Amino acid sequence: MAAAKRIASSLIARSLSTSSRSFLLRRGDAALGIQRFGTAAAFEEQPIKPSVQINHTQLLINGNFVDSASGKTFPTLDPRTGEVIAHVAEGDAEDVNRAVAAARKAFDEGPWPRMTAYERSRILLRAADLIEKHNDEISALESWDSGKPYEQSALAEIPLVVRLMRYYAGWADKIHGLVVPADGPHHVQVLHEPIGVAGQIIPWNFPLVMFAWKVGPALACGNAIVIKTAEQTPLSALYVARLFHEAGLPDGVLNVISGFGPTAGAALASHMDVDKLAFTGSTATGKVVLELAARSNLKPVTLELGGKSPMIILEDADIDNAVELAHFALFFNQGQCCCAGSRTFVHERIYDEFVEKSKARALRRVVGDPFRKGVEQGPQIDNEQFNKILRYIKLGKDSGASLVTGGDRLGSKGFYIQPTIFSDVQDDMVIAQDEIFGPVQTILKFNNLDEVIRRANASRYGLAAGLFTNNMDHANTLMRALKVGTIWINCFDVFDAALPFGGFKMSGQGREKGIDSLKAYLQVKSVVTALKNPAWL
Ligand SMILES: NC(=O)c1ccc[n+]([C@@H]2O[C@H](COP(=O)([O-])OP(=O)(O)OC[C@H]3O[C@@H](n4cnc5c(N)ncnc54)[C@H](O)[C@@H]3O)[C@@H](O)[C@H]2O)c1
Repeated sequence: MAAAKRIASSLIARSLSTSSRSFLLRRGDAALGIQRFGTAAAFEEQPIKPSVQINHTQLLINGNFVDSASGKTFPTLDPRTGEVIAHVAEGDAEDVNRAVAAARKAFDEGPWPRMTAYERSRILLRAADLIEKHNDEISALESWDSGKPYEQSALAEIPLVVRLMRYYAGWADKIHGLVVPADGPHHVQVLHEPIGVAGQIIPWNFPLVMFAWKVGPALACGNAIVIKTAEQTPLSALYVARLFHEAGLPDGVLNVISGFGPTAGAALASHMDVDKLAFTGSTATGKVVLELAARSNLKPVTLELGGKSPMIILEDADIDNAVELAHFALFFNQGQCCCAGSRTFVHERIYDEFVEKSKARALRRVVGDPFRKGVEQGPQIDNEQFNKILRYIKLGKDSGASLVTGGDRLGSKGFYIQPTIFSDVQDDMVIAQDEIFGPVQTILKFNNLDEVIRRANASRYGLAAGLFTNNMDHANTLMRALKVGTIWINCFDVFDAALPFGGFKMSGQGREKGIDSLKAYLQVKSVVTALKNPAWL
């Protein structure tokens, strides 16, 4: 367990630590009951039954679990098999109306924005404690619904959620405005007030982490919320939202709608009584919700969208460590990361060795049932993503890139895909431009710093980048030249609660986490009071 803990925290919260991550490679596979992709002769597994009960499948409106107004439900599926886990209430426009009305009332008349900031902080702290206490059940729901390894949920993602809630609990009583000096006889105050009812729409790749990034800062500022979860992963947010109520959150402050984008999501984005919209998802949908917000009441919108992030390996790199880091940067979470290092740029001097070693690492990748100990990669989220990834793999083959390893599905059941690598990838190939959102690494060759800066920036996206080098001068040049919202140097996927995260260009607008996220949930009000006498008598 200690070793598993080490690997999971290094996976997401720390910089590269090859020694901790490679513990999987030192243990006997048979003892762990695991299959490596490169050695799995037949990939057929009886799915392990998760040890959790599904208690919440209804919508959460005004503190109560309720059926959808239409009475409709939709199935949420197990990515390991494609079979139904549970039928979940399907919210649509009418349910969004009910939820927004509850949030409106909670904000306009309820105790939440009026209680002291310290009291709000204590409720968030209690919620964090409860999430921590129920880590096992929440992680089981998260992995069952999304297909991500249970160890990743339990040892990395749910702890990140807890940490983030505590971070924002710490902010609740430190949010304040300013008194500024005025030219005339005026007392000038700048007040920071909660923005009101926040509409939030989240994706399926990190269901609860995305929930936390949105709910934490909004609650710390005293807002009320209607959040729409992704249709692929509705379960964990319902469980956790109940814990917030157990922690003392007043009814109506946090409403959770399960349902589909064009119905429930669009209703939320275009609702006249929603004061702010926060969206995470694809760039294409980001454009849609921005338009809906503009056409309705011009609510301010923050957008966290897609990416095609460069992972740049300079020639001075220790190749073994670079291979491990680049592997992690792409394959983590089945390759379903907005910030995945999905364009691996490698200096030509070390290129061939890097490709060979990357292939060996991909062949050692442990793919299998996410509930099996030691598994690094589970199935993709659903049939649609599975087919989309296989289409991109075919496009890669057809476009003349060299298929180094993988290139097909794994097994005959569920949505497992072989860890796949293409080398000799050119910038104009579709696989080097589009977000594949799957376990497909594309390796490109470069010759010098100016060239790699130009090519790395030649993307419609600008979410993140990784660098691997010991040369400080080169690192300094690159960190300033790359047009991205986050740069990880000799590490990747470090998601500290205090770090603002967001994109340049078509990767989004605004930032989440850190202080920046608070700004998106506050209104700024200037108050000028005439003084009988000049200021500062
Ligand atoms: N930048 C980030 O922080 C970040 C984080 C995670 C994921 N992402 C991005 O999310 C994408 C993957 O997620 P996805 O496939 O769920 O994206 P998606 O855009 O299909 O869906 C995201 C959410 O939007 C909803 N939605 C869909 N159509 C809608 C509409 N017409 N109106 C309102 N809501 C609608 C969906 O139901 C879902 O809840 C990737 O592009 C990934 O890069 C970005």
